[in-house]
Amino acid sequence: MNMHSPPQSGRGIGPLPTNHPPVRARKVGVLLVNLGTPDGTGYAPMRRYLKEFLSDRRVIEWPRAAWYPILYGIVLNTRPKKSGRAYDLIWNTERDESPLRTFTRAQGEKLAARMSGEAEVVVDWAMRYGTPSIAERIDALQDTGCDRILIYPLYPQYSASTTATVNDKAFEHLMGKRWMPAVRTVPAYHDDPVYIDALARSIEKHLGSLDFEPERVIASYHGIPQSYFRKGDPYHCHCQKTSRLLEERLGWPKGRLMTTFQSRFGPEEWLQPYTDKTVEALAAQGIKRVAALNPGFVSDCLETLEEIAGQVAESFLHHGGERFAHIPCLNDSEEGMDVIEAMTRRELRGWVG
Ligand SMILES: C=CC1=C(C)c2cc3[nH]c(cc4nc(cc5[nH]c(cc1n2)c(C)c5CCC(=O)O)C(CCC(=O)O)=C4C)c(C)c3C=C
Ligand SMILES: [Fe+2]
Ligand SMILES: [Fe+2]
Repeated sequence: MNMHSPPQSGRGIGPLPTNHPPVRARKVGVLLVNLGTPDGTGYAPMRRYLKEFLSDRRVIEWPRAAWYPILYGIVLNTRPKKSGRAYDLIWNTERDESPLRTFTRAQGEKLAARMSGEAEVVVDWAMRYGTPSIAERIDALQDTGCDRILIYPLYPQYSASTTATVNDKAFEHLMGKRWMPAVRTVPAYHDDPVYIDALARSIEKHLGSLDFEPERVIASYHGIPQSYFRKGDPYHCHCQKTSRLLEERLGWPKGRLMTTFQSRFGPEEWLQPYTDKTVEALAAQGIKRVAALNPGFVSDCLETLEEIAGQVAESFLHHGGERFAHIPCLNDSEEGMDVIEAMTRRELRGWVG
C-alpha cells in the first residue's frame, strides 16, 4: 500500500506532508546469490573478476602482507589470460555470458513463476563477485517495496568461503541504510530430503540415458584448504553427509559412489581425496567406465564443465579409461527447481501465506 494515495484522513492520521519520504507496498524479496563470473573472457574483465574474488578474506585467509604481493605480482598477471582461455571453451556465445550466469538467471525466472501465487513475493538474483551485484539487487528489491528479504546463497553445503561471504556482503551493504529490511538467510541444506531426492532422481535419469554402465560414480565437490577445515569450517562434514545420504537413497552397494574434492588453488593441502588423482588411480586399477557429478554446485560452471567434463574426462581416457560421463548439475531442471522452491518456501514461513 502506498501511504500517499489515498491520503490516510479516514484513520485520523491526516494526509502525509508533501515532503514525507515515499513509503511503498510491503513486499517480500527473495535474492538468489551465486558465486560470480567474469563479464567477458578478455584480459580486462577476467582480471577485474579475479581481483574482486581473490581479494576476499573469506576466500584467501592468508595475511594480506603475504598474499597481496603474490596476488598483484603473479596471479593477476598470469591467471586472467589462462582462465580466459578456459572460459572461452564453455562460454554461452548466444547470450555472451558464462553458463553460471545463464543458469542463475533461469533459476531466478523459474522460481518467480513457481512463487507467482504469492502476490507479495518478488524474486531476484545476484552474484557475490561481478554483476549484477548483491548491493544493486538489494536496492532494487527495496525500490519495489520489499521490507523483508530472504538472502539465498546458492550453496547446499556451508563454507565460510561461499555461504558466509554472501551474507557478509549483503549485511555490509545494509550497514549503510537508515531503514534496513528484515533479513533472513537460507541455511545449508546438504542433508535436506528434497535435495537428496532431487540429486538421486537426476542421477537415475542421466545414468538411464547412457549407453554404458559406470563401474564407479564420483561425487566431486569443490575443495577448500585443509587449514580452513581444521579451523572449524563444517564444509567437509556437509559434503560427506550429502554423499552418505545420496548413497542410501540410491540403494547402491558401498564403494560405487565415491566422494572427492576438486579445483585446488595455491600451494596448500586441500581436502582429499583429489578428484583428478582419484580418476587417474581408477584408470590405473583397470576401471574402464566412470560417471561424475558435482552435488555442491547448484549450476554448471567453469569448474564442472571445463574441469570435470573437460580436463578430468580427458585425463581418465588418457590413463586407460574408456568411457566417462558428466552428469549435469541440477541447474534449472525440474529437480533443481523443486529444491530451490522447497528451500524458499520453508524459509519464508511466517512471512508469506
Ligand atoms: C582459496 C581459493 C578458493 C576457495 C577456498 C574456493 C572455494 C569454493 N569455490 C566454490 C565454487 C566456485 N569456484 C569457482 C571458481 C574458482 N574458485 C577459486 C578459488 C577458490 N574457491 C578460483 C581461483 C576460481 C576461478 C577459476 C579461474 O577463473 O581460473 C567457480 C566457477 C565460477 C564460474 O564462473 O564458472 C565456482 C562455482 C565453492 C563451492 C567453494 C567452497 C566450498
Ligand atoms: Fe572456487
Ligand atoms: Fe578449476
